[in-house]
Amino acid sequence: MKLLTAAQTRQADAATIEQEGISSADLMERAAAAFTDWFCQRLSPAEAGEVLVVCGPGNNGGDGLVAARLLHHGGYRVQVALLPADKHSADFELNRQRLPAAVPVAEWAPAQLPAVAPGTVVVDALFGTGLNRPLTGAAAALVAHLNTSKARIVSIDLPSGLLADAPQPADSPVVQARHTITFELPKLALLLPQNARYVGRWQALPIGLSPQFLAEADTDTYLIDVTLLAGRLPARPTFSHKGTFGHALLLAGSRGKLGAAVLAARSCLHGGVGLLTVQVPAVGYAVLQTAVPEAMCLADAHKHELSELPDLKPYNAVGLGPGIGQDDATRAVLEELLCTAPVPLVLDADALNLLGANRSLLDLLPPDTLLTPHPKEFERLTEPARDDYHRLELLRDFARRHRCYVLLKGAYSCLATPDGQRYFNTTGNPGLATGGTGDVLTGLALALRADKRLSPLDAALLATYAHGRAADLAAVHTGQAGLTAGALPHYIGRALQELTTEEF
Ligand SMILES: NC(=O)C1=CN([C@@H]2O[C@H](COP(=O)(O)OP(=O)(O)OC[C@H]3O[C@@H](n4cnc5c(N)ncnc54)[C@H](O)[C@@H]3O)[C@@H](O)[C@H]2O)[C@@H](O)CC1
Ligand SMILES: Nc1ncnc2c1ncn2[C@@H]1O[C@H](COP(=O)(O)OP(=O)(O)O)[C@@H](O)[C@H]1O
Ligand SMILES: [K+]
Repeated sequence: MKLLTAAQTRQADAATIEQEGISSADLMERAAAAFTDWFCQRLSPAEAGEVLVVCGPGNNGGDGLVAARLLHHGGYRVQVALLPADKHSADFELNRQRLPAAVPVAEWAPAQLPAVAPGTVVVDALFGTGLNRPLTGAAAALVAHLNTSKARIVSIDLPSGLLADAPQPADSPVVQARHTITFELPKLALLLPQNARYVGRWQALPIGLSPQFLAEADTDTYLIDVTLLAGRLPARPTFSHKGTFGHALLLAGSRGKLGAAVLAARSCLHGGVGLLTVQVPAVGYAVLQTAVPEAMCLADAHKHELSELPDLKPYNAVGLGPGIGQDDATRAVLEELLCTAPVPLVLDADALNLLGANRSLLDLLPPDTLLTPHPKEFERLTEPARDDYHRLELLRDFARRHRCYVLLKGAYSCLATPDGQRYFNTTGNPGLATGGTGDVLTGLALALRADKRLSPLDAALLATYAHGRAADLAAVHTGQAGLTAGALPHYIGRALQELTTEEF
């Protein structure tokens, strides 16, 4: 699925209106009805109590007026507060007239803002994608007033004050919503950690925007979802053998961190690799042979750290990083790997920290290498980011400059590609915020990178999505708090199976 800018969202609205031969008010009715349906499913009139719909002067305010009418007809106790304004959009005016007389309406001037009773449900329809600068004046005062109340706030389309796809001054006023209900596709702002305190939980409701426009829209930013992944993971052929799916080499572990090697190895196997060889420091040999009997094991000459690279000829992909530490001997292994690697690479954890501490090695990165940093590791590779938008710029620049794939991990992990595209992941949950889950991702990415049938992009997209999906499947049984990295590999097979395409 594509992610659209605010400007493209407006074009999508216009294209839908034109192609369907409907009016803009009809589309507004559709959007507000989708919002109202969501609302009614969550809260009955008795549970909602007083519903205060706060409307701005544009079409976001128009959505609010339609929602107020529909909620009133649904038996909710509704009142409407209007932001004082000189000008209103045509669809705002139309829906102001359509509002039943029984719904109380008042202008809320900044000088005398009425108190909002605790527990009131506020529908925030002040501003949406039309916002083009930070809020000031009466709008800013109203937002601050709502935020200091103990109301439960639900925002339509965007928390008012938040720009859809650009940063804004840190202190500019933005509504702090519990829920944000947006239309058709999420906006970039909803995916960024710095906006979480405004957005709350978000959901995108379909409103039937023009499929033709969405298919043709020019974008470099995508969501990794089942639609995007359709057809990318071929089924395992009936007459396949272990050679069909590649032989992976995992270089992992150091004294005290052999668990990382075990987790990544198990995950690689559950990811469907044909053969797996794991090289660990000598101290880990018995551990690996016992914990992961399916893998072949090489004992490094060094007891506690990795210090040597085996012959790489047998392997279709090499993974380096989980639990390796940053010893000089291990840095030398990384350097030799970068200089000689005839095979695809997956680099994670301390392999990334070693790269960050030895920046000249970055010039040796073979094209199409996959790097999987979390934000701190990414900062060590680049520079401290001013904000999440700047970090995304750094990410895109880094992937372009080094011709590699970089997966910036977190909620909504973002994969940047050598040609400047960005893919945000939609799976996963906070249960993943626990030690070792990144090692599981490395193992899975290694398995898919070793599969010669997959392109570097497809391997990275599938690994990212399936890792999060495995966590979602696991959390059904374990709950989020009970999710451990060790449990995750058991769900990878099912996550991949869901994505597998049988050819017809
Ligand atoms: N037919 C359509 O175009 C549809 C639009 N929809 C709704 O319409 C919204 C977009 O509507 P609009 O484009 O009217 O924009 P908004 O309602 O988001 O903003 C309205 C007005 O605010 C003004 N404005 C911008 N920044 C401001 C600031 N900092 N302080 C004060 N005023 C400011 C703008 O000049 C604009 O006229 C979407 O977010 C969505 O909620 C939905 O109803 C779906 C259909
Ligand atoms: N709140 C969250 N929601 C979704 N995914 C998350 C969340 N927190 C962490 N993750 C995922 O969990 C993994 C953590 O990786 P990492 O930080 O390397 O952990 P570790 O080093 O302990 O293995 C990443 O894939 C990341 O995207
Ligand atoms: K809003």
